[in-house]
Amino acid sequence: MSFIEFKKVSKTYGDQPVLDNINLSVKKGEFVTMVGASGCGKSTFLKMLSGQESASKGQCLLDGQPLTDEPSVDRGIVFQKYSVFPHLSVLDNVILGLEFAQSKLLARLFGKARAQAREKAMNLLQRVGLHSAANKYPHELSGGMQQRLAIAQALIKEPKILLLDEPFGALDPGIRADMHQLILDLWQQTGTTIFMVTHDIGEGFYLGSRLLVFDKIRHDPMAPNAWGATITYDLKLNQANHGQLAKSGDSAQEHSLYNDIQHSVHATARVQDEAGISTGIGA
Ligand SMILES: Nc1ncnc2c1ncn2[C@@H]1O[C@H](COP(=O)(O)OP(=O)(O)OP(=O)(O)O)[C@@H](O)[C@H]1O
Repeated sequence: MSFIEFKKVSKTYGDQPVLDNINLSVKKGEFVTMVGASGCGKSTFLKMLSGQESASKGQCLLDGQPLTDEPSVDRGIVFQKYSVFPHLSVLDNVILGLEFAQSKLLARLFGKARAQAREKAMNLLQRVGLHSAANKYPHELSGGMQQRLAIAQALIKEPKILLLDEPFGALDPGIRADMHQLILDLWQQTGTTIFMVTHDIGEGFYLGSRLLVFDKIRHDPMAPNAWGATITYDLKLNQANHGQLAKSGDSAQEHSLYNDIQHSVHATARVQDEAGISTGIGA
């Protein structure tokens, strides 16, 4: 049985179709990266996975059961902009992840449970390279450090699925490279299933074990929102070369696919730009 399955899923907001006929089956432990022009529904797809949005048609299943719209420790989420609490120290931000998970009413742990949570949080901070900043506050951290903190906060709940919505989009290139290594290490150590949206196709090729492209296959220049997007490429990626890949992918075939995807995504972005819909896609 698939771990996650989308069967003929469509999503509309009011009368605007956003996603159309999504069929997908994902196994435990895959690292799924997702690219596509702005507005093609990547975040909406993540929101369906997180339970924040439900499908308008079709079925979204986790372990064979419909995905619930209740907040769940099964799923940890990290956004592009830092989703940490400014008034809590680094350590308390991570502990809070556990407090929400374990003590739903009070969101507070006491005594032995808190001591255990503290130890677990310190271990995780060590793994993301933030242990020496445990007593600092978010405003004292760089952007990369804040994203490390957001990842630690999501991972402390040991989620079955980690959802990353452009987590490195706001970071400088050098820091991004560090974060790539970190997320690959954590993925390999934890075996968590990861879904990550990125605007950078090269990043999608580099990090993913599988790459999905969301794109509109039909356009009406007079009614740019008339059609939803679907998955136009679903690629299993060669993982042997993590750490060596450049934007072009690791083989002639991936290089050619990279170019095709870039071409089609940019074409969609152009149509939308011409229709006055803002887009943004990295090369
Ligand atoms: N809650 C909502 N209500 C109405 N429309 C929405 C809502 N959320 C998203 N949309 C619309 O759905 C479409 C897809 O949005 P979504 O954010 O999923 O796209 P995206 O591919 O993630 O874009 P980006 O790359 O710019 O983040 C957009 O046209 C957006 O305006």
